[in-house]
Amino acid sequence: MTSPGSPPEPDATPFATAGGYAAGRRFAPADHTAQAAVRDAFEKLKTSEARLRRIIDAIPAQAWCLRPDGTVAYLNQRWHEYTGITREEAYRARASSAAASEADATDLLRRIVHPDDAAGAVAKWLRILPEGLPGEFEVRLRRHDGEYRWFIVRAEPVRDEKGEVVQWYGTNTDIEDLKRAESRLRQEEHELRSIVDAIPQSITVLGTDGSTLYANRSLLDYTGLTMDEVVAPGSRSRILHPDDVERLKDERQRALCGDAPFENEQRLLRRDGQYRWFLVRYSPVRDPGGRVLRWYATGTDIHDRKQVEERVRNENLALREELDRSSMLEEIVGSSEGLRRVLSQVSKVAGTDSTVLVLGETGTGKELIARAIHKRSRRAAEPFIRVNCAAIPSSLVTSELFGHERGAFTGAVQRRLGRFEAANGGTILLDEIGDLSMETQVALLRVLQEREFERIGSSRPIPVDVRVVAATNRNLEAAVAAGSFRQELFYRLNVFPIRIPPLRERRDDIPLIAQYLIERYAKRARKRLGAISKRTLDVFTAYDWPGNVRELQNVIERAVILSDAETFVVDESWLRRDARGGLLPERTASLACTLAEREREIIEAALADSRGRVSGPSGAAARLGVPRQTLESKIRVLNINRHRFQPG
Ligand SMILES: Nc1ncnc2c1ncn2[C@@H]1O[C@H](COP(=O)(O)OP(=O)(O)OP(=O)(O)O)[C@@H](O)[C@H]1O
Repeated sequence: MTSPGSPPEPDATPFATAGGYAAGRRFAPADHTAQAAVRDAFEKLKTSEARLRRIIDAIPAQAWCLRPDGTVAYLNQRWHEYTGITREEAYRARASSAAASEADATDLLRRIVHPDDAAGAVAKWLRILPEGLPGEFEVRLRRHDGEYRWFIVRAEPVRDEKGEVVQWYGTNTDIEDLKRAESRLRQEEHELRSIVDAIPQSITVLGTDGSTLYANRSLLDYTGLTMDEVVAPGSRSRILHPDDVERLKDERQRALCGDAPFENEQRLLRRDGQYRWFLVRYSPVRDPGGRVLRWYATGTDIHDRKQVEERVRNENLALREELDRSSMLEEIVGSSEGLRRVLSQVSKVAGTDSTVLVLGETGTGKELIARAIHKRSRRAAEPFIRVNCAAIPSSLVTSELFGHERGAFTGAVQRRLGRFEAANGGTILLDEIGDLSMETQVALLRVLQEREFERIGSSRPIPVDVRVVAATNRNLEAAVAAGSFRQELFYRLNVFPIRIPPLRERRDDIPLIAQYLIERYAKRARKRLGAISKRTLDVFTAYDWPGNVRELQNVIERAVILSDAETFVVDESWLRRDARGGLLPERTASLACTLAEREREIIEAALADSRGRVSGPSGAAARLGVPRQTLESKIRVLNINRHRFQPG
């Protein structure tokens, strides 16, 4: 304890060496010899203490020593030099403390600590002191000239053999330069981040294991995720399209194990639930030794470009389909009474906007008649769109007819126009209408009644101005009676029925059509074929042609290929008579079989090349140059298992 009035002194032996501690205790030596020995030891100790103090004063950090109760025992020279507080002042301050007769470190802290740090530093110190454990904290301390600098204050207790704290040692280390460097770095990092955040592309930083370490504002805004959510494990599968997760998994992992830049296309989930296509480029960041430390991935939105590509692809397919058909369908040949009646009906109905139902056996020319109606109507310059209702899988008929919105169902990554919308202003031919599912019949009925429809995934009605021509080889009345065709729809379609008689009911047309077809195929095969022999004509006219004009067309095509003379010849055994006098289509059937076999071979080869894929730019349909629906229907008819061509 120090008496008020007399300025206190630092402890004579402030350092808790074993000797110092011993010297601080009260001795009652029994005799003078013992007292002299103690005095001697004490003198030595003082000398050693003085040396130690000189060393402590010389070390390039502020050092201090406190008693267990936190009162100041010693402050080194550096401390005094820095604070500008003299030894006398420091100890006078201690003595004049209002709260206690001896000032403690808390008072001194309050005197020299920056006002903004004072409360925190004092609180921290008052926590360290009673715990008796080493501790540290950062504060700004005032220099003698009034400038504040950052210090790290470290305190370490010294204990006696009983474990009691007998002294505190501490140092104040100047970390101002470090702090400045740190703040400069932080500032630079902040600026860099602001730049990266301002880039409109999404940017992520990945570890070499592919985990996300950082994402820029653009990506956070797009996904609606927080930084914590983005860097959490599994965040990738939250935003990546399910179909792309598997597709990209192995490829990405393999590339990340290497060290070359790479890129891929992927769909990422936007905060509003829509997926958009991104081109993501990955670039490695290396250490000076060339080792990959991180990957930078920049994503560019390519969704609109992808959509245009897809549209162009669809349009190409539709155009090719259209081209195939129009080159196939040139003229309506024939002069029979039956055909003349049909053509007269066509010219009467064409100019109206009435719905037409074309009936007739397969291959009689129903599509040809539907096109003739369109060509002679006021809609001739507008599109003619044919939908083969039998070739579209029933699950897709509605989407095919009315289109769908983006995200209407899994895989619907973009909006698709339906056939009705594509035909707007023109004519739509609903071929094989008798094969429509009941569900689609209901939807179709609505369009016919209300002249408007909705895309799948939207409730917005779209008005449509389309002339409907339907065609079927089925007996729709019988289908209505059997309950497989809706009566109301039948009435809606049957406004103006045109029935095309089968070829056997208009045999007069056979020589004309045969001649026309021979010329056409001969020209295509670059052959000069003369007139048909009388015998062949007789056989043709006598035959019943169950496949009608299409069958006649197939027979002629084959015969033209096989003919090498100037005269067109047909192997009569292809067309044989049945018991009732008609010709048996046995060889024709075998021709059909051969053609089917050949078709199967070609389709299977294309499927093998495309690894079982039918659609898409590298799919079998594109390879064969036919619409996807046509190929799918062929695959079904020929009963080809396309899954056996898929890898694995
Ligand atoms: N009168 C005709 N003159 C010339 N070619 C014809 C005639 N009738 C039909 N064809 C040809 O026969 C083939 C079959 O015709 P189309 O496809 O129009 O028949 P379809 O009745 O619609 O057949 P399906 O019921 O199988 O769909 C076509 O190549 C067509 O050009």
